[in-house]
Amino acid sequence: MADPNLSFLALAILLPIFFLLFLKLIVRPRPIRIPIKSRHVFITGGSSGIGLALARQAAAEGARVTILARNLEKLEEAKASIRLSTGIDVAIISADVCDFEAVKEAVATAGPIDVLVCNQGVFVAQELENQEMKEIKGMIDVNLIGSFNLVKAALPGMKNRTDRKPVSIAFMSSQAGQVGIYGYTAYSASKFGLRGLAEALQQEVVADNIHVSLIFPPDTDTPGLVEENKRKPRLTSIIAASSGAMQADEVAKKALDGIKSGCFMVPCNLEGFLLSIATAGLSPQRSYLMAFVEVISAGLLRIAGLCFQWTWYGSIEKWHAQQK
Ligand SMILES: NC(=O)C1=CN([C@@H]2O[C@H](COP(=O)(O)OP(=O)(O)OC[C@H]3O[C@@H](n4cnc5c(N)ncnc54)[C@H](OP(=O)(O)O)[C@@H]3O)[C@@H](O)[C@H]2O)C=CC1
Ligand SMILES: CCCCCCCCCCCCCCCC(=O)[C@@H](N)CO
Repeated sequence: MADPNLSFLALAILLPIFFLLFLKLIVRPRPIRIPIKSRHVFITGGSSGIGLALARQAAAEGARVTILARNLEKLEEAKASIRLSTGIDVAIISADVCDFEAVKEAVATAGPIDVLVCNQGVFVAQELENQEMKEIKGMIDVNLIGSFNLVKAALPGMKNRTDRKPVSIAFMSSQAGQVGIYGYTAYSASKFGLRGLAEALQQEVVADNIHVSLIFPPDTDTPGLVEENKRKPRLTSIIAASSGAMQADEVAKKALDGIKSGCFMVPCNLEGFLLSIATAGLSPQRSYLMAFVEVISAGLLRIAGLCFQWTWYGSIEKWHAQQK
């Protein structure tokens, strides 16, 4: 008779291996690499913050870069600063993503796109009760509808490209697009919307060798954040501080690496990594190793999530008690 200890050991080793093999067999879509060297990377909101950092890094890696934003002066400044640090010229286009005709024209001018990064975004943190409908609609319009406009305008050209190489459509979400945060009703709704768009779109374009990425940064040091901080509810800052703050360059690096490796969900820091596993849901997963981690840690991370909610609701209670 076999030693029961040995059989147990064999089982403990074999089971995970079989499970990994099973996952390797079934994860879809299949893993992919998306080269950016000598390819056209089109970045909206590329005149400031994360978009500008992305444009600089993509240019430094040998991509042909176009940046789009509304303000022409800021675009010129961005172009000059990229030239100064890399010696490379990027193309600039002034357009409002909310204007579909203008977006179509911009895409036509820019030429066939290999990597579309919908990074433009506006954010004003405020309790829903105190926020004007104009501001709410503004966030949904720029962050969500603007991204629809971009995809609708760029997709025909991306599908009809002559080389069949893999191409990418990426959306700049936020950790506030993975979990609702006090003060971000409109902003979170706009960013959660991007997730629905991205998940459905990936199924629609996979046959065209088009790959979708969703990027989830925490608070990032950008001109936009400086502006946001001027009138942010105290509780928004307290809860958002659960995830560390990052530099635009660090976020851009994570984003670009995520896009190049075709990741669907792209976290940017450790908290973001945990958050992505905790909110994996039915999102596509190309990596069998990540799928393994997701399955194994699901229960534990739910407990961690509940603990975060416990501290957040604790802060909210405390804050209300102090207001009295
Ligand atoms: N900074 C942060 O803490 C975080 C940011 N994010 C997301 O990252 C993205 C970039 O943020 P960040 O770098 O901080 O933003 P910034 O405010 O620094 O820059 C925003 C960029 O978007 C452009 N933009 C804004 N509205 C429009 C529009 N209607 N049409 C075209 N372009 C537009 C701006 O140019 P112009 O005004 O000239 O049009 C600018 O280039 C956003 O989607 C944001 O939600 C996610 C998590 C954290
Ligand atoms: C189970 C494990 C959980 C891990 C920790 C979760 C921490 C969540 C913190 C969310 C922070 C949201 C910041 C949004 C930043 C942003 O988008 C604004 N600056 C506007 O641009």
